[in-house]
Amino acid sequence: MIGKRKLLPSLVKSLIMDPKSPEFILDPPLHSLGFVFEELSATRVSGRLTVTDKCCQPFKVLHGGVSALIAEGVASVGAGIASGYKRVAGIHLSIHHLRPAALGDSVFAESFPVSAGKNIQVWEVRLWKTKKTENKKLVSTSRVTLFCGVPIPDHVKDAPDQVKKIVSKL
Ligand SMILES: CC(C)(COP(=O)(O)OP(=O)(O)OC[C@H]1O[C@@H](n2cnc3c(N)ncnc32)[C@H](O)[C@@H]1OP(=O)(O)O)[C@@H](O)C(=O)NCCC(=O)NCCSC(=O)c1cc(O)c2ccccc2c1O
Repeated sequence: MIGKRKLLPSLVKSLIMDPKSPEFILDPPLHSLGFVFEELSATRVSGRLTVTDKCCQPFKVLHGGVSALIAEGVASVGAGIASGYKRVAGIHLSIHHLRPAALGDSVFAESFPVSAGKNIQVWEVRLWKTKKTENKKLVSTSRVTLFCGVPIPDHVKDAPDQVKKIVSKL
């Protein structure tokens, strides 16, 4: 259907992704929304996003699914690092949406492991809205459970090395 619609210039622009950016390599859906990673380690992963139209639900607040996407993404990257660059797979995610983040707000995501076992990790992810004039306010809190050690098929066997390269540079 999209082929029959007239694409607006801003939408076309928003569909262009940079395949060389760390975000594209680590998490293309997050990259497409403008998310930028700040810290990447086995004990902490963080990043930022400006709430734009493409992140919003009809009432112009951050879509709950986008908050969950951020949680899944940052927890997965962190668990991958903490597992020694094994392939991880999220198996459960729970989220509480405590406050709306409005169009134009800046949101900051921070995450840390609650438990980092050999097979199962649990990560806490907090999303804050950060206004220069106000103290930061909690938008959502998530728990993500991940299984570490999923077999890696041949066609993506270089994925862990790509992640390692980005982590060593950041
Ligand atoms: C759900 C809550 C409003 C409940 O708040 P509660 O009464 O429990 O607590 P407080 O009164 O203390 O308020 C907490 C906090 O929220 C602020 N707030 C409350 N109401 C509003 C409001 N109308 N507008 C703006 N802000 C409000 C209040 O000021 C407090 O903040 P402080 O900074 O002052 O402390 C509240 O928990 C809440 O708003 N939670 C966030 C809900 C949310 O954003 N959910 C995710 C988006 S929803 C979604 O994804 C979605 C997707 C779709 O595709 C849709 C499609 C079609 C329709 C709807 C869709 C949709 O909603």
